[in-house]
Amino acid sequence: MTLLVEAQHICVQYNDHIAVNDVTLSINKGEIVTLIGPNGAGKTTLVRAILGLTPVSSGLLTKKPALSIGYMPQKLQIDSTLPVTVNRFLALASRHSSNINNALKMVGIEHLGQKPIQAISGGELQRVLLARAVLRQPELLVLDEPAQGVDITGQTELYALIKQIRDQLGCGVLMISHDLHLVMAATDNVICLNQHICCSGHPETVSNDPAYQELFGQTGAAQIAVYHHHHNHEHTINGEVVACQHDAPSITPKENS
Ligand SMILES: Nc1ncnc2c1ncn2[C@@H]1O[C@H](COP(=O)(O)OP(=O)(O)OP(=O)(O)O)[C@@H](O)[C@H]1O
Repeated sequence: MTLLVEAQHICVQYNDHIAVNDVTLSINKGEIVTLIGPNGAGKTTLVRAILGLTPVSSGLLTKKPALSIGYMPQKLQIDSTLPVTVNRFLALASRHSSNINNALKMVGIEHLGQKPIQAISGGELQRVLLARAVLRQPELLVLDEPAQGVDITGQTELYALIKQIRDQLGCGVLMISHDLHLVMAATDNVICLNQHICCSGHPETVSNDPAYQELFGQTGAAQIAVYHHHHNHEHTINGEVVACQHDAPSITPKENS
């Protein structure tokens, strides 16, 4: 097993706000790790820290030497006054047309190469962004809410596609998602983040856990962006953990949760 990324007790702070607190995780080659958590939980911050875009305040973050990373951001601003085809858009990231053709084929949209990017659907745009992330056949694929704005059928297909790309490239995948029920089938390890890691585990263990089913499975909470779940602790406004009497741990509690 090749270790791609290892974070040990990392914290990320914006001025006096601790966005990511004492997070320890690892991502191996061929493994899909999914970060879930409520809005503002620090998921994007953690991903940006792993990408080296946001500095880590403390802790140790190590990456495989010369690790190649493909990144699919949560949002992309495209200037509507500058019409650009899908091929041209991808050419901004790679000059090699064979890479572009392979990437378009890999994500199943080779027919869209000549289409103006402003004229494609939301689901197609997500695939274009995914194609851009896989252009250079990265060792690690980082996807920030890849199924955002995609309808439910499209989401299932997109997660299946991500799994297929992992199999094809043999890369590791770190993904942020709110689509818990859909992501379950397409992930090896789920990490529930709320500044710190509240719970984590293999999706099968997690999804068979009655507490998990009660929290996420039956309510359709997975389909909405903001969800609630119970912890054996609460957070202060600064993210500090305070004890709480009434809640049982939800998934696999960490020692410090
Ligand atoms: N550049 C920044 N400067 C100051 N605070 C920031 C910055 N970026 C994020 N934050 C704050 O850090 C916290 C975590 O934000 P982050 O975007 O990482 O959360 P998230 O889990 O990705 O949220 P969402 O699900 O809404 O995308 C939030 O309180 C946010 O306001």
